[in-house]
Amino acid sequence: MSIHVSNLHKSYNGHPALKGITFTAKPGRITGFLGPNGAGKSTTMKVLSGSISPTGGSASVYGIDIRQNALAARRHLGYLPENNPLYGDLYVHETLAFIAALHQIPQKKTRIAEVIALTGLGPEQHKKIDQLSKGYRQRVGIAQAILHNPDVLILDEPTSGLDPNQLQDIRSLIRHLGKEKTVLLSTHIMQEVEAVCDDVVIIHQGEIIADFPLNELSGRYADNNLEALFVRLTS
Ligand SMILES: Nc1ncnc2c1ncn2[C@@H]1O[C@H](COP(=O)(O)OP(=O)(O)OP(=O)(O)O)[C@@H](O)[C@H]1O
Repeated sequence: MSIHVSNLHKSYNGHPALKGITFTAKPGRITGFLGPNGAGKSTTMKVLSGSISPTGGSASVYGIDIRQNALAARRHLGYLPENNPLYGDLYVHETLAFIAALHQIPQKKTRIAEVIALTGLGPEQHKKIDQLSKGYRQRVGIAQAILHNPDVLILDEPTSGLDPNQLQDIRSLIRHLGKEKTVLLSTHIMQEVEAVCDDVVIIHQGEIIADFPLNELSGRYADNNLEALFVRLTS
């Protein structure tokens, strides 16, 4: 089931950050959510995750309205926030056990072991979060987001600051997850979008300015590639 956003508005102290955006992210597809700095990507993702309230409009996750039934919507949602906030003093295992308890995951040891294997955290699983490299912290962030096996995943810049090897690993993990789940992914890296995304939504100054399947780019636009289109539409 999808993410559906309809005429969504969000203002901060009277300043509009989202000006009535509408888009859908579909199951079994990875939707790249692109836009320049300050365009409204994180704001949209925070609203969808229930971290902040919208000023107007509606949104649903897995068919559940996030304003009417926030808790039920959250059960189907995994969220990796920008900057991936984690408790530095906790061990990787403790972090995941804590999240498993929050979600009341049955057979939590088995599920944690599964997710550690899936995210390649095995070699680092006995370290504290503060002792991890950025790439491994990102893996923990993704692990905590997928622990309850949600149908919908929202990943806010999941690969920012990773080295090329880590990039490859995390991208292939995201591709793997995207085969079954609805994934909304924000990034500034156009190569990443071309490598992992099926659909593209571009937001600029709080408005959606493009929304298309990536394989239709050349049919719809005269630009040679995604980067050229992005620059033309947002500068
Ligand atoms: N807590 C806040 N209080 C006031 N204004 C905010 C707050 N958070 C975001 N904004 C403003 O809302 C607008 C959208 O910001 P947002 O963080 O959603 O953009 P973004 O597309 O995620 O940017 P980036 O690519 O830089 O992460 C910006 O003008 C930003 O300054």
